[in-house]
Amino acid sequence: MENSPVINATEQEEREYLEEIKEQLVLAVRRVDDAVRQFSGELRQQKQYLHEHQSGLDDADMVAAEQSINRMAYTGEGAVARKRRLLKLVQSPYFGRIDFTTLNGISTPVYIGVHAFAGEGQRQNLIYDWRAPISSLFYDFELGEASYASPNGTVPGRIDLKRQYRIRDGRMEFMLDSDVNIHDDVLQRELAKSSDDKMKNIVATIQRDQNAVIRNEEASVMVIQGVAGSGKTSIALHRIAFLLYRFRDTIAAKNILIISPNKVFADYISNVLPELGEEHIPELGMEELAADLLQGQFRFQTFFEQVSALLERHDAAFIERIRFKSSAEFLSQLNQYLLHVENSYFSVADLRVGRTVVPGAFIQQKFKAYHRVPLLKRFGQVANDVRAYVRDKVDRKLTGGEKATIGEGIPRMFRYGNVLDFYRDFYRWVGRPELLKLDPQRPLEYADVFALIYLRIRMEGLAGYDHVKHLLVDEMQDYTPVQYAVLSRLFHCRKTILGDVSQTVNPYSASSAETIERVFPQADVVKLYRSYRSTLEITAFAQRISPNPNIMPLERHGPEPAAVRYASPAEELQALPVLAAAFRSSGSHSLGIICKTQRQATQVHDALHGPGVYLLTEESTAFKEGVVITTAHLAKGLEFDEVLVPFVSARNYRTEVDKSMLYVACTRAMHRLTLTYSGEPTAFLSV
Ligand SMILES: Nc1ncnc2c1ncn2[C@@H]1O[C@H](COP(=O)(O)OP(=O)(O)OP(=O)(O)O)[C@@H](O)[C@H]1O
Repeated sequence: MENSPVINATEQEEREYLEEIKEQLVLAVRRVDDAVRQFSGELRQQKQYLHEHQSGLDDADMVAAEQSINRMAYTGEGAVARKRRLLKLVQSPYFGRIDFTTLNGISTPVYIGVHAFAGEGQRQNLIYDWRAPISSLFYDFELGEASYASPNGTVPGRIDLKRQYRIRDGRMEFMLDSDVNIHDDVLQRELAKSSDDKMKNIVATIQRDQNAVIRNEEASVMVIQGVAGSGKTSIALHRIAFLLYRFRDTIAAKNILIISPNKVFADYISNVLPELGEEHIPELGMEELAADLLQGQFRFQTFFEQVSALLERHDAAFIERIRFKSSAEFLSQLNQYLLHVENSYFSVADLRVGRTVVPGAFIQQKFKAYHRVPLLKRFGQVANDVRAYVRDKVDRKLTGGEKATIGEGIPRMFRYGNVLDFYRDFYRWVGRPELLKLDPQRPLEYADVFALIYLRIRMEGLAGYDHVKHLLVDEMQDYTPVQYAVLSRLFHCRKTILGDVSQTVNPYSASSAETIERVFPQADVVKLYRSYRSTLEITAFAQRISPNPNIMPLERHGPEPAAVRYASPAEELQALPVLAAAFRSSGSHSLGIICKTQRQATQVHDALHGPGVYLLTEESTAFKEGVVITTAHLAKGLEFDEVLVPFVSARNYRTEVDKSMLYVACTRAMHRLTLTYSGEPTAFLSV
């Protein structure tokens, strides 16, 4: 292969090139503006015409005119979206470049940005979308031999130059040629920055193993089990952006659904896809899904309430109920029970309708014939057949009374008529009636909610969510096998499921990748051990609470985490404003004060409240910068420049649930971590 002269070799040339590109982008914005102006003018004229000639137009004319207006509005919307993308590019047109020479010697510099851009009348892209096939070279290879998968097959070649840029507000802050070490320098700079009130995109520094997950097109179920701060959520969102690009003809933003743990988290991640030029993605909490599926027939405890109850008091029977209902065995017992119901609960007898006797054998045969129909839905169909049978015998239409005899007689042959009765019966059948606590005065326990929904789906059937073409489940460790079985029956689409079993807020109901694999045996499981969020010191500290020998923290240093002792709880509370003031003068953006319980969070809030101090509760809907007081449960998935964990005394952090909370709290810190206590420190901190 011959070496062709390098285009824009020097920094000076790159700066001039950047100006050229910006000019072309500005020109493109102007063209869109002209087009939009023209559209809106035409749209106005059309509407006016329609208004003035309404009476003289026939139906066909009206439909045609409306269609034409819709088409124009649609094109107009497209233009507005294009303008938005162009304006983003003017600020930061690209972040990377590779010069790739194919085997036949054709060499092109490939500039990579968040969107593609082709100048007026040019066939070649001036900027390639980071999701384009050729852009994968940037993430997957260093200098030297390389290849990428194009729609026409693998394209081999050589990378002669790989360059990274940081361009903000249209200005180049730096450019770097990388020869050996992939992105490390730029990655370090990115990670050392202050946190934001919203999660940001990581397109410029996606790592190779992350890229493989993002671009995986084959997996029907992808399970990502990654340590705290390994970029699971970021990757999952970039994966969605990739799939929206790759399958743009068949999947739109409205066809994706994110199951998220709470509204604050949903708000926190809400910017990533719009930043990548995609629309906002629908999001739903598990409880909202449950309410929808139970059609408002039951009041039920939320997951947050279940965890709060576990934190407030140790109730062995409550724990036992949760543990049982969170096991894979529970799901298989429910399945066995359903078989048992099918085989043993239909006591068929001859049915007398007036003078006609319908033989039990006939009814039984029909009941079996509809084995594909959910149990409780079969009666209607069997009753229809029985009516036809009787009609044939008597050779006339049936009276209302006869119809009613059949309609009521068939279901009566079945042991129970509603799902709750079966659910109660299940516990008797497994010989553990004490594991169901149904009290009409109290909401249904959270551990029962999805089990009941599962039975309902199996016995009554439910319409699936067929418009959803990709389901994303975050914090997978918090959902049980029964919940996954429900998701699997509701959503027939591809799925990305991610989480970290070490970050469960309820160790009695945690699911690991292996548990989830039992429900989705076809799943591709990826494990990520590199951790990006926290400094080495913070990661090492958190490892003392919950060790994972496989974790690989990124080499980034900061102050050693401190556990500060106070003489009394009152003194500890008084110290918090001082610690908060130190944060304010540090230049950091966010301080998370992460407590074990909501009650403690409220107590801290009372001691600290003032401007820039926010209390997050289960009802909160937005994440804010500043001093945020919350619980570990609600802080899951979030991150802060600095984290303060108060009350880490031996009395406050004792149980397995407490330990999980402490681990989650500490792993939220990016740059600095401080803990405070009075009395004895918790044993979870001892080395
Ligand atoms: N390739 C990357 N380049 C830059 N930053 C990254 C990269 N990967 C992850 N990060 C950063 O690491 C932090 C953690 O990412 P993220 O929240 O997605 O991880 P997570 O695995 O979901 O964490 P957790 O389970 O602890 O909530 C974020 O600040 C994210 O921007």
